[in-house]
Amino acid sequence: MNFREILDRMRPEQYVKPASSPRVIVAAVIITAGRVLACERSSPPEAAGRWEFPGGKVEPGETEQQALARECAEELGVRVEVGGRIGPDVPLAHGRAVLRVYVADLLGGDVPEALEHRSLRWLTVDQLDTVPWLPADVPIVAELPPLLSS
Ligand SMILES: Nc1nc2c([nH]c(=O)n2[C@H]2C[C@H](O)[C@@H](COP(=O)(O)OP(=O)(O)OP(=O)(O)O)O2)c(=O)[nH]1
Repeated sequence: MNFREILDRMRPEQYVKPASSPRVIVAAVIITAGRVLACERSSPPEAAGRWEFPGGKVEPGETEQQALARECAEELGVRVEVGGRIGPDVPLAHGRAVLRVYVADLLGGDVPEALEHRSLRWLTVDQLDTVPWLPADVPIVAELPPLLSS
């Protein structure tokens, strides 16, 4: 049997390499007293000075909620309870990653500190447009006004 005949006998799933699923980046919308926590990136250079929500990559073996709690501890030194999703899945890096955002509540009166960011700000609904968000965050920010006004 030649190579062509072998290929002809195989089902597509046996020879078409499946597209790897996108890497999930989780991030947290933390709201306190009508203000949302925004974080200024310090790196890499092309993202420094842009603003985002705290979070990062989900590591193998972690749930998205566990990853978000870990990232909030590492980046802000706080404990959080992760709640529901907000906004759409936003494609990143030409579809190789996806940004997925959750609402999170601070636990035990913990106060966020900029352990990895250049600075933090608590923004009111009227201040949402006063910082340069990372592009992927724009559709998430668009969902915030009802949450900040209520
Ligand atoms: N954390 C976070 N990352 C975002 C947001 N919006 C957005 O485009 N990103 C991008 C920036 C980065 O390319 C990527 C997250 O990478 P990261 O460097 O923060 O993740 P990480 O903490 O797991 O990093 P590392 O351990 O690999 O250094 O997602 C956002 O709101 N929060």
